Order: sequence, then structure tokens, then C-alpha cells
Amino acid sequence: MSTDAQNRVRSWTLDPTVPTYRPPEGAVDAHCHVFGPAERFPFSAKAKYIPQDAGPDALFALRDRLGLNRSVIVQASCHGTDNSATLNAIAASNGSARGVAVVDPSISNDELEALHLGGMRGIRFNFLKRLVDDAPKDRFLEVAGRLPEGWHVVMYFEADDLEDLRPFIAALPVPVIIDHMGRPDVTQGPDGSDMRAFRALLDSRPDIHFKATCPDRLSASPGWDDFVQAVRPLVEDYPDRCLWGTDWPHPNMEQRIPDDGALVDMIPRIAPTPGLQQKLLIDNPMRLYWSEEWP
Ligand SMILES: O=C(O)c1cc(C(=O)O)oc(=O)c1
Repeated sequence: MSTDAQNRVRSWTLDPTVPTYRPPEGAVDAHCHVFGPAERFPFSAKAKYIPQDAGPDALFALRDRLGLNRSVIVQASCHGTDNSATLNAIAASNGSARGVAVVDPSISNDELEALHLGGMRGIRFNFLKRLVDDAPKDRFLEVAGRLPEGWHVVMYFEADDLEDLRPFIAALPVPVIIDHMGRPDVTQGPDGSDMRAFRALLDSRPDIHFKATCPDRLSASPGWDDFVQAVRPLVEDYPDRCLWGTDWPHPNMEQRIPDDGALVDMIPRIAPTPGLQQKLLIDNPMRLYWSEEWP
């Protein structure tokens, strides 16, 4: 696949608005990525998209513009199981970033320990067929059984796959964080079948968390109002389980590039009180990613 500049996509805006909402001091963007720089960190041969560079300098400049202070950098699928671009960004963050790795399940315990020292605090299992070629659940369970102390598993799957994945999730021996709430159909509203199934999952284990993220992916309504109506009750009912993130640089959103300032202005709409914002933006992500300094 060609990686020359003219064929590489840009899925993020170069001039995001400054948000109206000012996050509290210490707020965490708990879901973002870096792409490259490709000449130092080439993309995977299995990458389903080849983005332009979106490196640590751009990530941290955006974070400052949005009024956020910490980042959880999630290994993007375009980099496969080579976590060096993500580790590079964490190393450049002066302690303000942690990460989630994508590993080959045959990874050694020593390599997992090295990832911990590099700032990783979990591994990601991606089940989206449009993003990865295979997701061997038995091998995922094996490596999930020997993660460094304090790690968790992040999962990305679609709502239609939730029921099939319930036994796998139940078998995971570490806390779980669900990316983008497992992509519910927010047009069903807060009591639709997708949200009811997702709530049943959350009720099945006290250590399942979720990212109340990606209105740009999940909503087609003006102002993302259907996302707010479906997600705010979930944040209010599970205040100690929810995290928030920008999902910058918004992989695969080049046809519908979101404004990062508008994403930040969604926070008080889904977490309408300072107490909920404190949990969403600080307490919950700090407990999971900076447990050595929190509380
Ligand atoms: O929906 C997506 O296309 C997407 C892709 C990735 C990735 O490529 O890692 O991560 C996400 O959080 C969402």
C-alpha cells in the first residue's frame, strides 16, 4: 500500500475551535492516538488506512488548546502490534501521557514489563473486522492472564457483537474498558435495545468501564442531540465507570471530520454537574492510568 504523502488521509481538522467549556484542572483525554511520524514509525503492512502524520507535538498542542492536561494514547490499528509510535509519544509527554498497547498474544512477559516501563497500562482487543484481520479470543484470554500488575483490557467491538462477546468478557481476569460504549445505535434512545444490552453488561461486573466517546461516529443528528439523549443517562447511572476522550486524530473520519472544540463542549451535555465532570475527566481515568499517584 502506498504511503506517499498525496495518498495519505487526514481525518482531523487543522483549525479546531477553542471550546466554550473549560475542563477542570487535571482533566484527562482518555482516548486519543498518534499516527507516525511515518518515516520513523512506519505503518503496519496490514493497515486498513494510511494516515498523514499526527504525532505527539500535534497531540499535545491540541490538548493545550482544548484545556486538557493528560492523555491516554491508545495504539491505533494502522500501527499494528508495533507500539513504538505510541511509546515515543508517551516518552515525549513528560509524564502527562500513559498508553494502551496492541500486542501479539505470544508476547513475552519481559516484553510486557518493558511496555509497562514505557507507560502502557493495558492492552487493546479490537474486534472490528474493518480494522483488523483476526481476533483470536482464546489467545487473547491467555495473554490477559499474565499482564503486569494493575493493567486492564480495552475492547473495541460493535453492538451486534456484544452478546457473542459476553462469555469472553466474563472470562477476562482484569478490569475492562469498552471503547465508544460498543458503538450503540443512539437513535434508539437511552432505553433502546443496544443501551439495555450494554447496561446489562455493565451490571454483570463492577469493573467494566466505558468511554462515553465519539458522538461524531455514533450520531448523524444536528448537534449530536441523539447521542446526548442516549448517553447522558448512562453517565448519570454509572458515574464511577465512565471515561471521556477526543479520539483524535479520528481515524477513518476523513469524510466527516469533527471539530475537537465541539467534542469538548459535549462534556457538560453528557455530564451535567461538576461532580460528574470530576469523575468522568479525572477520578476514573486517574484511578485506571495513574493509580500510583491517585487518590
Ligand atoms: O472506528 C474507527 O475507525 C476507529 C479506529 C481505531 C483504530 O484504528 O485504532 O480506533 C478507534 O478508536 C476507532
